[in-house]
Amino acid sequence: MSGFELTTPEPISEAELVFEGALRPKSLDEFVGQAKVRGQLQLLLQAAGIQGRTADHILLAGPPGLGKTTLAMIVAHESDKPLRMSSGPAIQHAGDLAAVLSSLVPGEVLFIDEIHRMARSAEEMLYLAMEDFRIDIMVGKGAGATSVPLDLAPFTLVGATTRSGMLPNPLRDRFGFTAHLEFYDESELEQVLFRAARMLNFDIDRAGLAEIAGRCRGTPRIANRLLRRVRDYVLVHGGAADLSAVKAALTLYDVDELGLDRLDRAVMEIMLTRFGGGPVGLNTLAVSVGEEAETIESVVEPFLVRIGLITRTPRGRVATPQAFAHFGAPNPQGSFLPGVL
Ligand SMILES: Nc1ncnc2c1ncn2[C@@H]1O[C@H](COP(=O)(O)OP(=O)(O)OP(=O)(O)O)[C@@H](O)[C@H]1O
Repeated sequence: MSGFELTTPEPISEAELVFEGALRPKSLDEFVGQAKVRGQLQLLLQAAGIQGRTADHILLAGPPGLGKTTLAMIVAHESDKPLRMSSGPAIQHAGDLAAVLSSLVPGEVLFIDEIHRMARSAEEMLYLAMEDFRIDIMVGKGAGATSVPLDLAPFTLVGATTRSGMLPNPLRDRFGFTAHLEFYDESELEQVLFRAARMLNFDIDRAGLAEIAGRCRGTPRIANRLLRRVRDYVLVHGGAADLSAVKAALTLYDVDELGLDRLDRAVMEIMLTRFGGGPVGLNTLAVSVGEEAETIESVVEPFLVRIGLITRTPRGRVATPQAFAHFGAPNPQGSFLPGVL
């Protein structure tokens, strides 16, 4: 397995999904970090509980692996209601959505992951469903077609997206609350890791946990994955699970001190060498590294911006002086930020 796969924020195997399931916090109290979002969700769920109604629809936005699915499960758990899971790519026709919506029980929480990838016709059906708990079903074809209204049980929609900018306004406006999930800071990631190590019965010291926390791209899913690789390393090589074991394991898997993976490094190297630090347009960058523009925009770029290696300007992406320093590349603009100053 390469460092790229290790630090990719998406789940990479069936086994990992099972492992993730076991580690998922079950309640808002157990959920580490995202203090603001937790407080906002708590209020929303409590108010709905007091009034005995279903909670407003919730949109969870942010890069992969930060806990959107976990939060959807928590919403259902805290409301004491069942959870139905679906995803945008699985809803390619309005009929797919109608089948799901018409079988919901009162109060059910419907989670639609990657909601920005749902078919347009289904999206339009969802507007009415979210607002009035009703859909119109078309019966027949051509001139004889009629629309038959169908009442739905009240439900709470939890939508998740890595690209909230791609959601049409009418859909975005129908969510009562949008939570923007942020990358986690190192002390929060240490708590995530501490909890996971305890659940795995893995006796690793604090310095080791802190090192993993600094190399996991601010992402709990990656933190848990790196922890498993360190556990493998100690299992095979023996000795204590400490800082030096963590460093050796992560060096073996090619995860650098900043947690950059192969794709991050490819993007940075192209920006620094071929484009002299930029500005470079998103599509040019994507073509240069042979990746989808969507992956660069929703996975690579947010992290590189967050750790201060690139900035976004109206003219394109620009490498910062820290980026030149980190990669040891000569900066053609001296200490100035091209395109910014
Ligand atoms: N705040 C948290 N506290 C503890 N563990 C967390 C937290 N957030 C996420 N995790 C863990 O990280 C893993 C990934 O979380 P989750 O699947 O919810 O992410 P996601 O944002 O839905 O990602 P994707 O959009 O790629 O599905 C899970 O194993 C979960 O247990």
